[in-house]
Amino acid sequence: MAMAELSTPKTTSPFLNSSSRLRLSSKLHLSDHFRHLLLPPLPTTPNSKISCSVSQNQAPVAVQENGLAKTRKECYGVFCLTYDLKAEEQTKSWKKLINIAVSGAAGMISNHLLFKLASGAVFGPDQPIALKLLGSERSIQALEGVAMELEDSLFPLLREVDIGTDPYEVFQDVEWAILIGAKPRGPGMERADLLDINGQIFAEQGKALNKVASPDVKVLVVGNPCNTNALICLKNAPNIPAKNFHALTRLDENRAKCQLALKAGVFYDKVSNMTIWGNHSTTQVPDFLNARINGLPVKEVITDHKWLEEGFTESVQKRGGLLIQKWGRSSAASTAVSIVDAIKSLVTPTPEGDWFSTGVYTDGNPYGIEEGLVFSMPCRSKGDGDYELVKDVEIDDYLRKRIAKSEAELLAEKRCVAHLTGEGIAYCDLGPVDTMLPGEV
Ligand SMILES: NC(=O)C1=CN([C@@H]2O[C@H](COP(=O)(O)OP(=O)(O)OC[C@H]3O[C@@H](n4cnc5c(N)ncnc54)[C@H](OP(=O)(O)O)[C@@H]3O)[C@@H](O)[C@H]2O)C=CC1
Ligand SMILES: O=C([O-])CC(=O)C(=O)O
Repeated sequence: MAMAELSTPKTTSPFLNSSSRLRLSSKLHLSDHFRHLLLPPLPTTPNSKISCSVSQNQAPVAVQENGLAKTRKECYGVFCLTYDLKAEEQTKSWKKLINIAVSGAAGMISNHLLFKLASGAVFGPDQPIALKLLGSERSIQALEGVAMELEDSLFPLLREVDIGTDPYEVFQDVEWAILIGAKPRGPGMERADLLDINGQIFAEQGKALNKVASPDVKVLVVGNPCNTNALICLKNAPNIPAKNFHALTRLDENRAKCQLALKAGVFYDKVSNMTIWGNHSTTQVPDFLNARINGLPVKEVITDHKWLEEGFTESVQKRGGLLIQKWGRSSAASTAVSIVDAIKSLVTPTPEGDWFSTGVYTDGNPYGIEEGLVFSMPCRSKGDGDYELVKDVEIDDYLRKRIAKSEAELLAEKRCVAHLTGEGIAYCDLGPVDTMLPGEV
């Protein structure tokens, strides 16, 4: 299908029937889904564009410059309009637009996350964003629905929404990539099969990021098993610093803070310095040795040390599973909140003396964790999107033994995906017990 250029808006409101302004390129292979929506192309002339000017009390006014519609390929509905940002800059001091890719964008977690991103809750009230939503043939209709809801939400900071099924197009120039889409483990499916199926997804997306994303893109892998998926992704993206890849363990940190607050009878903002060590699985180690409540070591505030070692630890490790039993599906809203927290921790300076947990590449770590893994550790940030490992956290025998177990599990996962990381022939010897996702218990 040739590029379909649809109507040239001439109205004072941009909020027309979105389908009338849908533009698609043949590269997206979406023609079957959208052909019924397309209208005949308007006459255009070379070197012209559509733009839209906005004043504070007036809806954006579509204007056409020299008669040619924009050439951006996957934009959705109202987001296909180009706004005259210069006019707005007179009244608003907005930062330069950033491009954010989200995969699995039609899924449950994304349904919460996208609206937080668009509201400014993540990158701030002066940061305009473009959302690049990656879906598949199976989800493209749903993705269109998501884009419609984003349109109808009238978020001032949301300047573009593009949807597509090809990561090489969707990831073009993105500065952030939040990779959520992954196949859920079904009944009877071997863990090794899940690693392989999802690994293929993350290998492909790593290659695409490597080729077309901003060279300093920050990548947050959420889709499970997220540590090993992040490892696969970074190994397939050699042009992007390995340090830029994260596996989401912030949900585990938040869960741990909540449990400690509950036991201590304090509000959860009093809990700090919470490390999750290791894998986002039931071998993860929530570190009560170094965490603090009201600035005091947890063990001084909670004297029931048996509970800390057993009850607390297990409740965090198995929280995802318990939630599935109650809710019937895996955590979506709280996961989205934890993604917000994880990104905010990278774009705002870490409070003095505190840290946060994120799954990062282990090369150069001071804790003796085997290199070449993605492992959750304590980090601090200056707020520039980058981070440093916290280097002086105490590890006692209790922690060391448990951290080693999570490390062994990640090494076993790594052996299973060697064919996807360019490290030889895969050999899978995963035990059934030590390789559970939080949601599988
Ligand atoms: N790290 C963490 O803390 C947490 C991680 N998770 C993980 O996040 C991921 C997404 O969760 P959630 O949004 O609730 O899941 P959903 O099932 O709602 O959405 C997942 C999306 O994954 C995509 N997907 C990719 N490949 C496949 C496939 N082969 N089969 C089916 N779907 C596929 C689908 O989108 P499309 O068709 O567009 O590709 C689907 O929309 C899961 O892997 C889950 O385990 C969940 C909670 C916490
Ligand atoms: O296993 C899942 O999909 C859910 C999960 O990660 C969690 O709740 O921590």
